[in-house]
Order: sequence, then structure tokens, then C-alpha cells
Amino acid sequence: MNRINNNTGGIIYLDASGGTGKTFLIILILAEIRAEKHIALALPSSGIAATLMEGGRTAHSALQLPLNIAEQQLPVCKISGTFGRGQLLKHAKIIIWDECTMAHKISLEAMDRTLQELRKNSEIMGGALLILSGDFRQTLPVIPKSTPADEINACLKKSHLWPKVHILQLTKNMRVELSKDETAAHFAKILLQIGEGNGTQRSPMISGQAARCWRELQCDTRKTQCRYKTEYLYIWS
Ligand SMILES: Nc1ncnc2c1ncn2[C@@H]1O[C@H](COP(=O)(O)OP(=O)(O)OP(=O)(O)O)[C@@H](O)[C@H]1O
Repeated sequence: MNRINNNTGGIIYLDASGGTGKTFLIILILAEIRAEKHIALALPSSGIAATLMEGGRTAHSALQLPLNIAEQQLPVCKISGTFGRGQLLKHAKIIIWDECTMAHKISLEAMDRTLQELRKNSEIMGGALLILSGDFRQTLPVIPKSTPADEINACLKKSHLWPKVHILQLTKNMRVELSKDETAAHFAKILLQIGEGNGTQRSPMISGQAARCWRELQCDTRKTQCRYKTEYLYIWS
């Protein structure tokens, strides 16, 4: 919240596994900023996630991202600064992109270029604060007829913007904590194991694929984590 109040722009990635309270926290942040009559935009990757947030619109719709974005050299969002959408992006205090792990890295780069142009500011994201949230153990970008390597290459972590991202973590599974249900705890544990590639014997295929993707993506995370180690905020631990 300090960063929001001080108008410090940049990108924050809220790294949190399923059930740790990403959506809960995003809804709180949106409400807090809107209560002060500022503009807070919620742009999740999927329509389902958009229905969970007040005023949520999918990132593709709100940013008018080209459908064939991966085939373009330097794509930008098809938004003019003079009309509604452009004005919103220009004056937004904060932009939140939930389920960001599904997004192609080129979408983030297109958003960066567009915001710099709209806000007439050459800083990252045109000086706006972007909060990415998601879990790389969940869905990665869908690339038609691709190999695991293509998917990893399309991930946000492979973007040239990623080294500038400040990572925060949520670690306590609130869904399990609140339900006090042992089967929910067991299910959450198995999900984490599969996501991290230490899958169960019942799902060797899933765990094999996940293991490759997770190991590859972890290498990048560790580098970034070292950089920001002292700034880490373990909110729930
Ligand atoms: N700080 C909190 N206090 C009370 N309840 C919380 C808190 N954080 C999360 N919850 C509750 O825990 C449950 C899971 O939270 P939420 O749906 O936000 O998690 P998530 O990280 O978005 O999960 P997923 O990745 O599966 O979508 C929800 O019922 C939510 O209301």
C-alpha cells in the first residue's frame, strides 16, 4: 500500500499457490483504492476470474490485445488515449492482472509499450503500478501445437521485463486453514507436489511434464529471489 500511496510505479508479482488468498487480497486492494476515489483496474486473464472481481474485464478485452500477438514483431494494444479505455489506463492508480501466468510474455511487453505511450512516460509501465498475481504451478500460456520448451519460452519469466519485477509471496493456504478439513489439506498437498514436479505415482505423465516446466521456471525465480531476498514479505508466515 505504501508503494501505491507514494505513486511508485513498477511491477509487483504476487507469487502464491492455490488457496493462499490471491483473489481475497486483490479484492481488498481494489476496494481500498476505489474507496479513495482513485481508479483501480482489474484485468484477469480469464473470464471466470473477471467475474470474481468488481469491474473485472479480461486483459485481452480491456487492453485490446491482438489475437495473433505471438506472430507480431512489436505489438501494441489497440487503444487510443482520447477515449474511455485509454483514459482509464492513463489515470489508473493501479492495474491488477490476475492469473498472469497464462499470459504470453509479449502481452506484457505490449502493455508496457502502450502505457508508456499513453502516459507519456518512458519508465516501466509508463510509471503505473502493475500487480501481477498467479501461480506458475497452475496454467501456463497456451501455444497451439507447441512443445514444453515453447510454453516456457512464452512465459512472463522469459520476458525482458521480468528482472525488474519485485516478487512478494503468500505462503499459508487459507482455504485449508479456514476449513480445518484434513482431506482439503491432503488435496492441497498433492496439488503442490504435482505442480512442483514431485508428483504422485498415479500421475507420472503430469508430474513428468510439470517437473520439466517447474524446474526450468524455478531457475529464473531463484535468481530473482536472491536479488530481492531482503525485501521479501512473507505476509502469512
Ligand atoms: N486473510 C484472509 N482472511 C480470511 N479469509 C481468507 C483470507 N485469505 C483468503 N481467505 C479465504 O480463503 C479462501 C481462498 O482464498 P482465494 O480464493 O483468494 O485464494 P486464491 O489464492 O485466489 O486461490 P486459487 O489460486 O485457487 O484461485 C477464500 O474462501 C477466501 O475468502
